Amino acid sequence: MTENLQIPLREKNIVFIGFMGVGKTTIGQLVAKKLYRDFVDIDVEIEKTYKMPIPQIFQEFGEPYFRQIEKEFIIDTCMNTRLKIVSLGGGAYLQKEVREVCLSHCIVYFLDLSWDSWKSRLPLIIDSRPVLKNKTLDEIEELFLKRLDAYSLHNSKIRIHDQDAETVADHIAESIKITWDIYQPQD
Ligand SMILES: Nc1ncnc2c1ncn2[C@@H]1O[C@H](COP(=O)(O)OP(=O)(O)OP(=O)(O)O)[C@@H](O)[C@H]1O
Ligand SMILES: O=C(O)C1=C[C@@H](O)[C@@H](O)[C@H](O)C1
Ligand SMILES: [Mg+2]
Repeated sequence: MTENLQIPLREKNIVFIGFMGVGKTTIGQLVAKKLYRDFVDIDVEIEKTYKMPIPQIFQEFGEPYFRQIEKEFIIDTCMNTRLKIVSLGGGAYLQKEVREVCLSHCIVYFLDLSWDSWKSRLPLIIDSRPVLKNKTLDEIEELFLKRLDAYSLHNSKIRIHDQDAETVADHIAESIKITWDIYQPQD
Protein backbone atom coordinates (compact mmCIF):
# COMPACT_ATOMS: atom_id res chain seq x y z
CA MET A 1 0.00 0.00 0.00
CA THR A 2 1.77 3.16 -1.17
CA GLU A 3 1.59 6.42 0.77
CA ASN A 4 -1.63 8.28 0.24
CA LEU A 5 -0.45 11.78 -0.59
CA GLN A 6 -4.02 13.00 -1.09
CA ILE A 7 -4.74 13.34 2.63
CA PRO A 8 -3.59 16.66 4.13
CA LEU A 9 -1.50 16.08 7.27
CA ARG A 10 -4.01 17.86 9.54
CA GLU A 11 -6.82 15.61 8.30
CA LYS A 12 -5.02 12.32 8.75
CA ASN A 13 -6.37 9.95 11.38
CA ILE A 14 -4.03 9.49 14.33
CA VAL A 15 -3.68 5.82 15.22
CA PHE A 16 -2.42 4.58 18.60
CA ILE A 17 -0.52 1.31 18.71
CA GLY A 18 1.26 -0.65 21.45
CA PHE A 19 0.99 -3.69 23.69
CA MET A 20 -2.30 -4.45 25.45
CA GLY A 21 -2.73 -2.35 28.57
CA VAL A 22 -0.31 0.45 27.66
CA GLY A 23 -3.24 2.86 27.54
CA LYS A 24 -4.27 3.16 23.89
CA THR A 25 -7.97 3.35 24.77
CA THR A 26 -7.54 5.59 27.82
CA ILE A 27 -5.06 7.98 26.24
CA GLY A 28 -6.70 7.93 22.79
CA GLN A 29 -9.96 9.13 24.35
CA LEU A 30 -8.19 11.97 26.19
CA VAL A 31 -6.22 13.07 23.11
CA ALA A 32 -9.44 13.09 21.07
CA LYS A 33 -11.03 15.52 23.57
CA LYS A 34 -7.96 17.75 23.60
CA LEU A 35 -7.87 17.94 19.79
CA TYR A 36 -11.69 18.16 19.39
CA ARG A 37 -11.71 14.95 17.35
CA ASP A 38 -14.02 11.95 17.30
CA PHE A 39 -12.60 8.85 18.97
CA VAL A 40 -12.79 5.35 17.49
CA ASP A 41 -11.70 2.27 19.43
CA ILE A 42 -11.52 -0.72 17.10
CA ASP A 43 -12.19 -3.26 19.91
CA VAL A 44 -15.30 -1.30 20.92
CA GLU A 45 -16.52 -1.07 17.31
CA ILE A 46 -16.18 -4.85 16.96
CA GLU A 47 -17.99 -5.42 20.27
CA LYS A 48 -20.83 -3.11 19.20
CA THR A 49 -21.22 -4.87 15.85
CA TYR A 50 -21.09 -8.39 17.30
CA LYS A 51 -23.02 -7.39 20.43
CA MET A 52 -20.61 -9.33 22.64
CA PRO A 53 -17.37 -8.66 24.50
CA ILE A 54 -14.03 -9.54 22.84
CA PRO A 55 -13.36 -12.57 25.13
CA GLN A 56 -16.68 -14.06 24.02
CA ILE A 57 -15.84 -13.46 20.34
CA PHE A 58 -12.53 -15.31 20.90
CA GLN A 59 -14.40 -18.15 22.61
CA GLU A 60 -17.22 -18.53 20.07
CA PHE A 61 -15.42 -17.82 16.79
CA GLY A 62 -11.70 -18.28 17.61
CA GLU A 63 -8.75 -15.91 17.36
CA PRO A 64 -8.13 -16.25 13.55
CA TYR A 65 -11.70 -15.08 12.89
CA PHE A 66 -11.26 -12.16 15.31
CA ARG A 67 -8.03 -11.15 13.56
CA GLN A 68 -9.77 -11.17 10.17
CA ILE A 69 -12.63 -8.90 11.29
CA GLU A 70 -10.21 -6.70 13.22
CA LYS A 71 -8.19 -6.21 10.03
CA GLU A 72 -11.31 -5.40 8.01
CA PHE A 73 -12.52 -2.80 10.55
CA ILE A 74 -9.11 -1.12 10.57
CA ILE A 75 -8.74 -1.04 6.78
CA ASP A 76 -12.23 0.45 6.49
CA THR A 77 -11.52 3.10 9.15
CA CYS A 78 -8.13 4.06 7.70
CA MET A 79 -9.29 4.23 4.09
CA ASN A 80 -12.71 5.79 4.53
CA THR A 81 -12.45 8.24 7.42
CA ARG A 82 -10.40 11.31 8.32
CA LEU A 83 -9.86 13.53 11.37
CA LYS A 84 -10.32 10.64 13.82
CA ILE A 85 -8.31 9.49 16.79
CA VAL A 86 -8.17 5.70 16.48
CA SER A 87 -7.00 3.19 19.09
CA LEU A 88 -6.20 -0.31 17.85
CA GLY A 89 -6.35 -3.52 19.86
CA GLY A 90 -2.92 -4.59 21.10
CA GLY A 91 -2.42 -7.42 18.59
CA ALA A 92 -3.83 -5.75 15.48
CA TYR A 93 -0.57 -4.18 14.35
CA LEU A 94 1.08 -7.61 14.10
CA GLN A 95 -0.76 -8.03 10.80
CA LYS A 96 1.22 -6.76 7.80
CA GLU A 97 -1.83 -5.35 6.00
CA VAL A 98 -2.82 -3.41 9.12
CA ARG A 99 0.65 -1.87 9.39
CA GLU A 100 0.61 -0.97 5.70
CA VAL A 101 -2.79 0.72 5.69
CA CYS A 102 -2.07 2.61 8.92
CA LEU A 103 1.32 3.87 7.75
CA SER A 104 0.08 4.84 4.30
CA HIS A 105 -3.06 6.71 5.41
CA CYS A 106 -2.58 7.83 9.02
CA ILE A 107 -0.13 9.14 11.59
CA VAL A 108 0.91 6.14 13.70
CA TYR A 109 1.73 6.88 17.34
CA PHE A 110 3.42 4.16 19.45
CA LEU A 111 2.76 4.12 23.20
CA ASP A 112 5.97 2.63 24.55
CA LEU A 113 5.68 1.51 28.17
CA SER A 114 8.60 -0.18 29.95
CA TRP A 115 8.10 -3.81 30.97
CA ASP A 116 8.58 -2.93 34.64
CA SER A 117 5.80 -0.33 34.53
CA TRP A 118 3.63 -2.62 32.44
CA LYS A 119 3.86 -5.47 34.97
CA SER A 120 2.08 -3.42 37.62
CA ARG A 121 -0.90 -2.99 35.24
CA LEU A 122 -1.41 -6.73 34.77
CA PRO A 123 -4.10 -7.10 37.50
CA LEU A 124 -6.14 -4.38 35.77
CA ILE A 125 -6.38 -6.26 32.46
CA ILE A 126 -5.72 -9.95 33.04
CA ASP A 127 -9.42 -10.96 33.14
CA SER A 128 -10.49 -9.12 29.99
CA ARG A 129 -7.63 -10.01 27.58
CA PRO A 130 -7.97 -13.61 26.31
CA VAL A 131 -4.42 -13.57 24.89
CA LEU A 132 -3.04 -13.33 28.44
CA LYS A 133 -5.12 -16.22 29.74
CA ASN A 134 -3.15 -19.24 31.05
CA LYS A 135 0.21 -17.55 30.41
CA THR A 136 2.99 -17.26 33.00
CA LEU A 137 4.59 -13.86 33.61
CA ASP A 138 7.69 -15.06 31.70
CA GLU A 139 5.55 -16.02 28.72
CA ILE A 140 3.82 -12.64 28.78
CA GLU A 141 7.20 -10.88 28.89
CA GLU A 142 8.33 -12.95 25.89
CA LEU A 143 5.23 -11.85 23.97
CA PHE A 144 5.76 -8.24 25.08
CA LEU A 145 9.34 -8.28 23.72
CA LYS A 146 8.44 -10.17 20.55
CA ARG A 147 5.79 -7.62 19.58
CA LEU A 148 8.21 -4.68 19.84
CA ASP A 149 9.54 -5.41 16.33
CA ALA A 150 6.15 -4.68 14.77
CA TYR A 151 5.50 -1.62 16.97
CA SER A 152 8.89 -0.18 15.92
CA LEU A 153 7.24 0.74 12.60
CA HIS A 154 5.61 4.05 13.54
CA ASN A 155 5.71 7.78 12.82
CA SER A 156 6.04 8.98 16.37
CA LYS A 157 6.32 7.52 19.87
CA ILE A 158 6.25 8.43 23.51
CA ARG A 159 8.14 6.52 26.17
CA ILE A 160 5.81 6.23 29.16
CA HIS A 161 7.18 5.48 32.61
CA ASP A 162 4.81 6.24 35.44
CA GLN A 163 3.16 9.42 34.17
CA ASP A 164 -0.62 9.46 34.53
CA ALA A 165 -2.81 9.21 31.44
CA GLU A 166 -3.74 12.92 31.49
CA THR A 167 -0.06 13.97 31.47
CA VAL A 168 0.76 11.60 28.62
CA ALA A 169 -2.25 12.80 26.62
CA ASP A 170 -1.28 16.46 27.13
CA HIS A 171 2.21 15.77 25.84
CA ILE A 172 0.92 13.88 22.80
CA ALA A 173 -1.67 16.54 21.90
CA GLU A 174 0.99 19.26 22.12
CA SER A 175 3.47 17.27 20.03
CA ILE A 176 0.83 16.69 17.35
CA LYS A 177 -0.05 20.40 17.21
CA ILE A 178 3.63 21.29 16.81
CA THR A 179 4.01 18.74 13.99
CA TRP A 180 0.95 20.16 12.21
CA ASP A 181 2.34 23.70 12.51
CA ILE A 182 5.79 22.75 11.25
CA TYR A 183 4.70 20.63 8.30
CA GLN A 184 1.40 22.27 7.40
CA PRO A 185 1.21 25.76 8.90
CA GLN A 186 -2.17 27.51 8.92
CA ASP A 187 -2.37 31.04 7.53
N1 LIG B 1 -0.83 6.32 32.11
C1 LIG B 1 -1.52 5.45 32.85
N2 LIG B 1 -1.24 5.32 34.16
C2 LIG B 1 -1.89 4.41 34.91
N3 LIG B 1 -2.85 3.57 34.46
C3 LIG B 1 -3.17 3.67 33.17
C4 LIG B 1 -2.54 4.60 32.29
N4 LIG B 1 -3.06 4.44 31.05
C5 LIG B 1 -3.98 3.45 31.18
N5 LIG B 1 -4.07 3.00 32.43
C6 LIG B 1 -4.92 1.92 32.95
O1 LIG B 1 -4.42 0.69 32.37
C7 LIG B 1 -5.51 -0.17 32.02
C8 LIG B 1 -5.40 -0.53 30.53
O2 LIG B 1 -5.60 0.66 29.77
P1 LIG B 1 -6.26 0.63 28.32
O3 LIG B 1 -7.50 -0.21 28.33
O4 LIG B 1 -6.38 2.05 27.89
O5 LIG B 1 -5.13 -0.13 27.50
P2 LIG B 1 -5.08 -0.49 25.94
O6 LIG B 1 -3.72 -0.17 25.45
O7 LIG B 1 -6.24 0.11 25.24
O8 LIG B 1 -5.23 -2.08 25.97
P3 LIG B 1 -5.73 -3.07 24.78
O9 LIG B 1 -4.61 -3.23 23.80
O10 LIG B 1 -5.96 -4.37 25.47
O11 LIG B 1 -6.96 -2.47 24.19
C9 LIG B 1 -6.79 0.60 32.39
O12 LIG B 1 -7.24 0.12 33.64
C10 LIG B 1 -6.37 2.06 32.48
O13 LIG B 1 -7.13 2.77 33.40
O1 LIG C 1 -3.06 -7.76 22.24
C1 LIG C 1 -3.98 -8.48 21.80
O2 LIG C 1 -3.75 -9.50 21.13
C2 LIG C 1 -5.38 -8.10 22.09
C3 LIG C 1 -5.63 -6.87 22.67
C4 LIG C 1 -6.99 -6.37 22.92
O3 LIG C 1 -7.01 -4.97 22.64
C5 LIG C 1 -8.04 -7.09 22.11
O4 LIG C 1 -7.99 -6.68 20.74
C6 LIG C 1 -7.87 -8.58 22.20
O5 LIG C 1 -8.04 -8.94 23.54
C7 LIG C 1 -6.47 -9.01 21.69
MG1 LIG D 1 -7.83 -0.69 24.16
